[in-house]
Amino acid sequence: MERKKTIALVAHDNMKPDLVEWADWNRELLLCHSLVCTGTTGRMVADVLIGKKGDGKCRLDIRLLKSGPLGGDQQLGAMIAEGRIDALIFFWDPMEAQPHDVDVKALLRLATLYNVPTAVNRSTADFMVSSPLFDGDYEPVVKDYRGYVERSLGR
Ligand SMILES: O=C(CO)COP(=O)(O)O
Repeated sequence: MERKKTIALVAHDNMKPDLVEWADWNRELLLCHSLVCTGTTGRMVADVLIGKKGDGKCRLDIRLLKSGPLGGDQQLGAMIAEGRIDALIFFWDPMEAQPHDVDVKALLRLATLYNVPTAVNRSTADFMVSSPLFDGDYEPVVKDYRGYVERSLGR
């Protein structure tokens, strides 16, 4: 493994069992990176990763943000805008509207805008962490938005 990455893990309530199972399955890998999670997801992920012994090479490094509906998605979005997130694994619920749908949309929008590798279900999460690019020094290219920032507003 090259650089330690910062991986964001988030799941809506109906998807939390999936994410927790996935995290447990990938525990050795996750333990060797920094994790950032929305509050409730993070508590569940921490429980499962602490609960069993790893191979002892790495220790759990996890940061819990606020719960998603209480601002956690927005905190994560801000971290993405600041270039502090290397990958986002977000098992969002396709079957249930969320009270904070606008925050969910904003988070996914920023992840797309900043070209952050994003997995939205177990298969893409599996593809992401098993990709040879995941272990390398891959740096996603972020579009040059200078044209937008410096646009003329007729003043
Ligand atoms: O709501 C979420 C993502 O939109 C997740 O928040 P929690 O992990 O706090 O449940």
